[in-house]
Amino acid sequence: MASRLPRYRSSSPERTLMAPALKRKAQDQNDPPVRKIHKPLSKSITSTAPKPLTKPRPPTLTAGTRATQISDLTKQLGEAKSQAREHIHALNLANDEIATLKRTHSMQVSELEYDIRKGQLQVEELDQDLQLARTEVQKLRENVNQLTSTGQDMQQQLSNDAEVIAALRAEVEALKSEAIDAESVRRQLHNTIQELKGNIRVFCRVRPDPSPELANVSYSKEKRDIVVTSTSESATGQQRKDVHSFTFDRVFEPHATQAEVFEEVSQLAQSCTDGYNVCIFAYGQTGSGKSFTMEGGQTEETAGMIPRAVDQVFRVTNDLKSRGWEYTLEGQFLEIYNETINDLLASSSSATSTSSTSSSPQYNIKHDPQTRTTTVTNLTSVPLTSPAHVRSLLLRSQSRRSVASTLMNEHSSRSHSVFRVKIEGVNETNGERCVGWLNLVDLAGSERLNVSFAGSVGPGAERLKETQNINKSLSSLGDVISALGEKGANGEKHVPYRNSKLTYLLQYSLSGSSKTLMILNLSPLAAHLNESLNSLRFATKVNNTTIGTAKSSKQSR
Ligand SMILES: Nc1ncnc2c1ncn2[C@@H]1O[C@H](COP(=O)(O)OP(=O)(O)OP(=O)(O)O)[C@@H](O)[C@H]1O
Repeated sequence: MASRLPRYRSSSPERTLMAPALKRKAQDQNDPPVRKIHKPLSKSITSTAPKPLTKPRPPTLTAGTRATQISDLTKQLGEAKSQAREHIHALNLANDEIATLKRTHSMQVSELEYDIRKGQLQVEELDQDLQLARTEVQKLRENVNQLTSTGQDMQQQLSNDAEVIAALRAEVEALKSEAIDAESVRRQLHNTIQELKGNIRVFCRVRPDPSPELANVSYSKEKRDIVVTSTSESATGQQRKDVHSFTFDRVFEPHATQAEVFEEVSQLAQSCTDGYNVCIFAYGQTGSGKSFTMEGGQTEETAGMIPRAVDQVFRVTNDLKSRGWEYTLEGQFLEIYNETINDLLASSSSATSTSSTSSSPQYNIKHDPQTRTTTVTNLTSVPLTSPAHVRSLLLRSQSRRSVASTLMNEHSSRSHSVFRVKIEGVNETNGERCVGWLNLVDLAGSERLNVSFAGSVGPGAERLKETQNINKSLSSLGDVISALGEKGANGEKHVPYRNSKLTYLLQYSLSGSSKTLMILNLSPLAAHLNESLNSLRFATKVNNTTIGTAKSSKQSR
């Protein structure tokens, strides 16, 4: 019995030190310490209860027996006392245990109350959150309702807009068709104006020069006349003033800009997109500004007629897309040096005439009278994609040009350069087609033999040959233009196109179906006066020529 009690003693401290969590765990396992303790305690108390004292025997016993009995009883009493003490001790221990358990229990109750309060607070918070969420949901519902109503309004608006768009589309289609008709009328009117202006026109442009030794040149207010005054000696030795007056379609004074010149040229560039062949020449003595006029400088301001005309062709063909036209542009660039053709767009490995071998490509001019088109065999033809592309081609070809020095201009070009653009258009809307050629020609210098020729042997002989060829082709050009002008209505007069490569190449761009512009470039220097007068006379001869009515290559399907 006594061996059971220490078990309680040893377990009690463990229980009082146990963490609340562990205590709860113990409760969860349905093993409350109180019950555990009560059971063994009651058992222990019951099992250790004092046995009832035996009833004293009657006093008939002997003294010895009595003494023995007394001794036994004393012994029993001692044992009973000892048992009672043990019971009292056990009861004390049990009381202590109960007090400890009561404290533990009270702590557990407090903890549980705390947890309950905490739980209640959480429930309150959750209630508030729920309330807020309900309000939010309510607002969202209202928003959804508003959006649904806006969406319905928008749908209505869209269907209204779709009707307006359909009406506008129909209007655009009608306007497009009107524009196509208007474009045909514009083309007719444009070409009537060009015909009225004359299919051969001559502009005169005088180069600026800061030198004080300038020739005596004056200009009319109407910008059409140029008057050159020279002095000469009469047969009697007297100084005489000769006044030479020339009239052209337009005269540009030295301060005229590239843009001002192009303003007048642009009308012709426009004609190419309408299916006409156009030829623009720069004519003049070496150093008079031909290359500047045709090619110009690298800036927007100084860009010459070639890049400006090409820009315009791209602009016009692009604008015409809205009227049903689709154009393709192709470019060729060649030079005629000493009556031989060089391909300026050929790959660098291809040889030019100056270093020609038997394997060099042969450039022969072929005409097709049926379609009135001219082709040059083996000549490179490049599809032109943009104005920038054309400028890069011009730069590339410039380095290939035959350049040699002469007395008059150290880096003078000694060849005619011809930049040709084929402009082919198709209008799928009305079935019209057209092909026009734009020929932009920078002629070689027109100076006379005795001025630029340095000697008759070595390099001088080479220069002499160049100058002879240049002058031959330039006079052939004059002859062709004169013959065209003299040609009667029935066209019997022979036109000597074959006399030079240049005129043969440009045969279909100079005759009846073409428009020609010659820009005469003049040097204002007194030293160049005689050359200037020669150029002015040549240009006047060209200006007085009238070529028959131009015909567009336009065809209908
Ligand atoms: N209108 C102008 N404004 C400014 N500079 C010009 C003008 N015309 C010509 N020049 C300048 O005069 C010089 C000679 O001009 P350019 O080379 O164009 O002459 P060219 O007639 O083509 O000569 P060549 O027959 O030798 O080719 C160049 O330096 C050029 O820049």
